[in-house]
Amino acid sequence: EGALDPLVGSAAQRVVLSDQVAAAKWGTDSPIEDPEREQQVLDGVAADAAELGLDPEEAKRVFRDQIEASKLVQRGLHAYWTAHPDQQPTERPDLGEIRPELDRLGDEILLALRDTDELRDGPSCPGDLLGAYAHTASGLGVLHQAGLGRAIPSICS
Ligand SMILES: C=C(O[C@@H]1C=C(C(=O)O)C=C[C@H]1O)C(=O)O
Repeated sequence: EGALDPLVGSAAQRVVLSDQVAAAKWGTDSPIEDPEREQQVLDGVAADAAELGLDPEEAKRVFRDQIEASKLVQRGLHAYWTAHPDQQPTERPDLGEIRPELDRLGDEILLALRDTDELRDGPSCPGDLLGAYAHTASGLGVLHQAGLGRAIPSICS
């Protein structure tokens, strides 16, 4: 296992959990993009990053990408369900129960950022990142592969 595999693995779990977010919002008035919630996520990240000794701006950059990745997956699924009504979800998960899971994965991502702080600054980072992406994405479907690709560009600093 490469040094960036845990970080990329947690990012992949967050991408996959976006399916539940998409299902929670499907057929409701809740928009895919919720700027107020995004700001709460980023404020929390900045505070936790500072406590962990990470650069809060760098951590926020990484999480802006996690958020864009989640919206990419949600938009992809909503478009797919519009085009294929027989594939629409039949149950609606509760967003209030999914967001704490997103927060838990966010904590994992922050700890993994802390654990890889020096490596992410070094010359091996892009190669390690590509390796971690390849290992992790091989188990995912194409939409989640695209989401994970959107989640990782800020990881090397
Ligand atoms: C995941 C959600 O959808 C979007 C993505 C967010 C995220 O990735 O944290 C936050 C708010 C929304 O713009 C959500 O509403 O919780």
